[in-house]
Amino acid sequence: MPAYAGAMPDPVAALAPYDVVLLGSFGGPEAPDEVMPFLRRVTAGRDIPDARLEAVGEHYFDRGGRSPINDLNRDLLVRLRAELDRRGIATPVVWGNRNSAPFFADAVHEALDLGATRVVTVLTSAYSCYSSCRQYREDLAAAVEDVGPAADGLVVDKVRPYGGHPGVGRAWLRALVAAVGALPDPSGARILYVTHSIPTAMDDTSGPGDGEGNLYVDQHVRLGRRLTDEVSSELGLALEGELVFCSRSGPPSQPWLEPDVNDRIEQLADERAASAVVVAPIGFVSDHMEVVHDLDTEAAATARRVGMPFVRVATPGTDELFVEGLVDLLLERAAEARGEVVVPDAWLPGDVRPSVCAPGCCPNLRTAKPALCGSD
Ligand SMILES: CC1=C(CCC(=O)O)c2cc3nc(cc4[nH]c(cc5[nH]c(cc1n2)c(C)c5CCC(=O)O)c(CCC(=O)O)c4C)C(CCC(=O)O)=C3C
Ligand SMILES: [Fe+2]
Repeated sequence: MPAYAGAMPDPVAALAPYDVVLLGSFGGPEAPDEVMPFLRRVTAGRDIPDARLEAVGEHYFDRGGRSPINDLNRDLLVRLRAELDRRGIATPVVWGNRNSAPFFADAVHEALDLGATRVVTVLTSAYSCYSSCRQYREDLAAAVEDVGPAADGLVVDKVRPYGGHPGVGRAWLRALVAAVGALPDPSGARILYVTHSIPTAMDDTSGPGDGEGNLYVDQHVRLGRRLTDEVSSELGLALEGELVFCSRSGPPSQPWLEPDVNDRIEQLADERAASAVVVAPIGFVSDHMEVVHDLDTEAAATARRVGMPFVRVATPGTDELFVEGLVDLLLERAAEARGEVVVPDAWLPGDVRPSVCAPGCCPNLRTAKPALCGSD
């Protein structure tokens, strides 16, 4: 039990000094005419080939131009509210995205209307790297800037990267046990932990910047190892797991993290090295486009083509273990902000990242920009 859990005197004080919670996410289009503006926003100033953008546009158009991500976040908001209420916490929750309405600036307006002076942000992005952390912090800074004088003095903080938190870990474990346990021949299955590929240069610089680097890959590898051990012992098997990547988007000349999930499935089939693949997209917290298209559609088709049995592990989504974990993280962050001694709840020892990002961590390799929630 975390040390702060007993100290919840009244409905507003539990998360004090925070007066509003901000759920921050990536965003996605909700209608065909929003697809291209969304893609242009996401890739502004980046080296993404036109062919890749057209292909990704097709993934959205194939689904009526609507990404699942915003609806998933609407569900998460309802569950988060319910879990806060269950614990007697009345602090309001607002929602904002980096790349689609409601934008971060909309959320800042809403928070100010609610009387916010100090906001605590929890992201749907659980790991450390420029794309998963600093870019959100930069966009928060830009949003507060956009709102202008009304936001003067508003403080915006953030919950630490939480991929190693027991709430997330246990949600994955439960789903993994169910997926592996349902296989006809689980002993020969290979677990493929999947996350979003990023440029190797972005992984090399992920972390606090004092020579650590590769924190993005390391966080996933360590979560995967722990999950493989846990699921093996729970099912009495000696399973093997490894980290693979999806959704590469840069030009072929630019190195991105490999192997790609499809290539690895083909290779395992060629080598007859596995009786099935269990695909666990630990890089994501819900079934958005990367999961439903790149894994459930593409990787599943690759597996069918090479005759490899394929099962995809459920994402945390609105699993109560995950939602409870998010509320625990908010309480932990509030206790830290009050200056209390906090023993962070961690599944992976050594994986507790600071909630106030260090100067220069996970840097923007193009243009340095102002960012909130850090000491730089
Ligand atoms: C690390 C990471 C996460 C996980 C952390 C987090 O969740 O934030 C993530 C999530 C997501 N990425 C998403 C969508 C896209 N990402 C793109 C492009 C890129 N992603 C990158 C990285 C990541 N992305 C990178 C390095 C690029 C290259 C361009 C750039 O350097 O910025 C592009 C452009 C086209 C393409 O190239 O694919 C799209 C459309 C959606 C929404 C899905 C939906 O609609 O349901 C979500 C949740
Ligand atoms: Fe992405």
